[in-house]
Amino acid sequence: MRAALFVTGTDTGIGKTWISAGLVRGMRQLGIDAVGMKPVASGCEPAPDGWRNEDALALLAASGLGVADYGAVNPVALPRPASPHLAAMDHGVRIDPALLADRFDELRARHEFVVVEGAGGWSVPLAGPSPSWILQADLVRRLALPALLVVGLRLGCINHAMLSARAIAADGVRLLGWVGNQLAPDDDQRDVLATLDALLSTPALAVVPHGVEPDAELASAVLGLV
Ligand SMILES: Nc1ncnc2c1ncn2[C@@H]1O[C@H](COP(=O)(O)OP(=O)(O)OP(=O)(O)O)[C@@H](O)[C@H]1O
Ligand SMILES: C[C@H](N)[C@H](N)CCCCCC(=O)O
Ligand SMILES: [Mg+2]
Repeated sequence: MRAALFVTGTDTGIGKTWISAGLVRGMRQLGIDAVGMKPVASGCEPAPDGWRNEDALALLAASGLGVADYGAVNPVALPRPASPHLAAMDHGVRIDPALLADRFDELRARHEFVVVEGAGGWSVPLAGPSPSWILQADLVRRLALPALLVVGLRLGCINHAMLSARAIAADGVRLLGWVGNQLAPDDDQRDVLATLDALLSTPALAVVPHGVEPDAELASAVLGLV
């Protein structure tokens, strides 16, 4: 198999890395050579070999790759923890979707499955305003990826999930389904989950409890849809 998907979420800090890294590990447990990719990381620390982002490092570890492959997993690493277009401007660069697409193609050529983690939520800008805006959705379309929506189960997530699902559809991207991610321990969200199930037109692929890593079961469910 040679496939890929884009992991987006209802917001920043709601578990995209938790789910993406778990998916990569789950697929690898199933014998698939899966790797993670964080095309654009804003919020990096300096290291001897360049800027390093903790999401990218988590994906690198889940993928069984070493530091030599850091740049393949995270081609654009920006210091400021901000919207990518602002972090890039601060750093004196403009994010180039063509470069990201080349890096993605290289990774996909070398591995069976690429789990691509987005930055922030769905409608984040990558570049702009001048000479034009480039949104994350433009990159997802260019890479022809289906999306998986991580819903961070906290107050406000019903609205965020509905808006995200609508925006993904309006942007012409196929939404495979969504994953509920329990951000807080001992938080009974059954009625919220039932509401999401009723309102979202795509299937719930899993509900990941707090402290539990997604595993081969979620990986199988996702693989059945791509
Ligand atoms: N199911 C979970 N159980 C325990 N901790 C979790 C779970 N999901 C997420 N977390 C923790 O919540 C925090 C935010 O999660 P994560 O970094 O995956 O969010 P994100 O959506 O990837 O954020 P960003 O927008 O910065 O990429 C992290 O500290 C992570 O370890
Ligand atoms: C810094 C953070 N952890 C993410 N990498 C980027 C989040 C961008 C959010 C932009 C926004 O929607 O306002
Ligand atoms: Mg992340």
